[in-house]
Amino acid sequence: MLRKMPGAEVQGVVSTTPDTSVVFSPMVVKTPAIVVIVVWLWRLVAGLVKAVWRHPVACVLTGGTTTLVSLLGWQTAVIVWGAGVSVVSSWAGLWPAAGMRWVVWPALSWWRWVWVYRRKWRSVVAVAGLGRVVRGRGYAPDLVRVVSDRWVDRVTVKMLDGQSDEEYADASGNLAHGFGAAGCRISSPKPGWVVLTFPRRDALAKVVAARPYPDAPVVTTVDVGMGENGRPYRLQVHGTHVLIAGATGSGKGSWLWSVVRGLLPARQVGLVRLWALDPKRMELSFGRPLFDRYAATPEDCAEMLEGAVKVMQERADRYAGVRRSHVPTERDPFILVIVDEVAFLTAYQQDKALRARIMAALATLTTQGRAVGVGVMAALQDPRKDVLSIRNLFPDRVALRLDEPEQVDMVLGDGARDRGALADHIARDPADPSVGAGVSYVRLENAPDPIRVRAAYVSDDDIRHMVLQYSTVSEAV
Ligand SMILES: Nc1ncnc2c1ncn2[C@@H]1O[C@H](COP(=O)(O)OP(=O)(O)OP(=O)(O)O)[C@@H](O)[C@H]1O
Repeated sequence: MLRKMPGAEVQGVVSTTPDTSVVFSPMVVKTPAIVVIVVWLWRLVAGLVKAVWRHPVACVLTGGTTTLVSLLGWQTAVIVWGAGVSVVSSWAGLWPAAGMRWVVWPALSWWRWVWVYRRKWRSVVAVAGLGRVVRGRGYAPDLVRVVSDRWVDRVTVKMLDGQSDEEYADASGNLAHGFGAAGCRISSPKPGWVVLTFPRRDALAKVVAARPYPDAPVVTTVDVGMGENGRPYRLQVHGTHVLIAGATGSGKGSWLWSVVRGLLPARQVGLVRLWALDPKRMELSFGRPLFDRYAATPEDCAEMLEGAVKVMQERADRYAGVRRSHVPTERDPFILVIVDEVAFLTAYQQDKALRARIMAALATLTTQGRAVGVGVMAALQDPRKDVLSIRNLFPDRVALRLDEPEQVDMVLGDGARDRGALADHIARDPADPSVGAGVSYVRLENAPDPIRVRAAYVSDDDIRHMVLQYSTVSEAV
């Protein structure tokens, strides 16, 4: 059999039959020097074109400086550079936001590309098992782009043909350690590509204060805290259902209250109704006047949920054949049913008949409610299936600190932990409850890659202020 193999060592390769009576040695075909030269020249030109395409600014600066030095001498080059740096720094000083955007972050991205990622790329991906050797030749995924901001590096990678993003998810720990980052999250924006997100500094290390009330009534999305990029994070509440899971003290309350806070102006003008189910009586009762309906006993909770189902069915009857989605109006406001510790009403409920009524109403609301403007936002500590069998009916899910790694995928869906949603690693400090509280991974229906967010802390004083400012009870639905 004729087999092509590169390398001079092939000459020494022999293989034998088990009794060594027959010895095979490969045939070596010598490649003419001209072919080798042409191939290397081609690679050089292709590499140069690629470098100019990917790093135009760096190439222009390097090329310009080299030309200046060779034509006018290094002294002139130093003067031109000095003048250029002063002009750019004065401009960046006058317009800092533009300076950061157009100078500082691109320069940092380039530096991180050169110093951290390009320098170590081949060795790290090889050790992480993401490189391949095919017919004696090594292949590595293509490091295409690095974009850095104050908090994270986003590394865009063209995968090798035939690779899947799951392989990168499995190797996320190796990549994080390899590039000296605290973690690595994987997302795949399009087939054949992955984006590796390496946090450099934690934007979410500090407590996020309660968000300001919206200037105008908003119903669809609510500013609930801060994203990993240091920007406000808006959670969609209308047209979906949200499940919030976290161990005790993880800060579930901060999600519930941040949503309530963001919806208060809309509630005041009659576009939103807040219905609260508070079986623990420890959380939502504190802001009782902010809710249009409030229930604490299991019987009242069952009745309220069935009431929400009735509203939902009445709207469905009216909308049938007329419209396909809900637009909040004073007549048909968006109803958000907020359930704190839903397991009290489901798994831990002793009365079987009551439990069945509650489960049936919750299942009906979560399967049919969103199109007619009835949403459910439920919080719970224990995400196991026997505790909340309908957890998959919540399109959007939030995992705060969880006790066990398996719980992450139970809340966020399969593969979420491999993709970097390390909710079981969120910091905690028994001496300081604010450490790690509110820090969460969010997985949305329309964006399956988990994102890291910290919910704003709505303190007791904030809730008192909300009650003072917004407790005018409007006509309940
Ligand atoms: N977003 C946050 N930022 C900082 N600290 C927070 C945040 N949320 C909560 N905390 C702190 O953590 C404590 C516990 O929060 P919270 O009661 O909301 O947790 P929980 O998940 O609802 O717990 P449980 O299930 O036991 O009720 C709060 O008293 C507060 O000190």
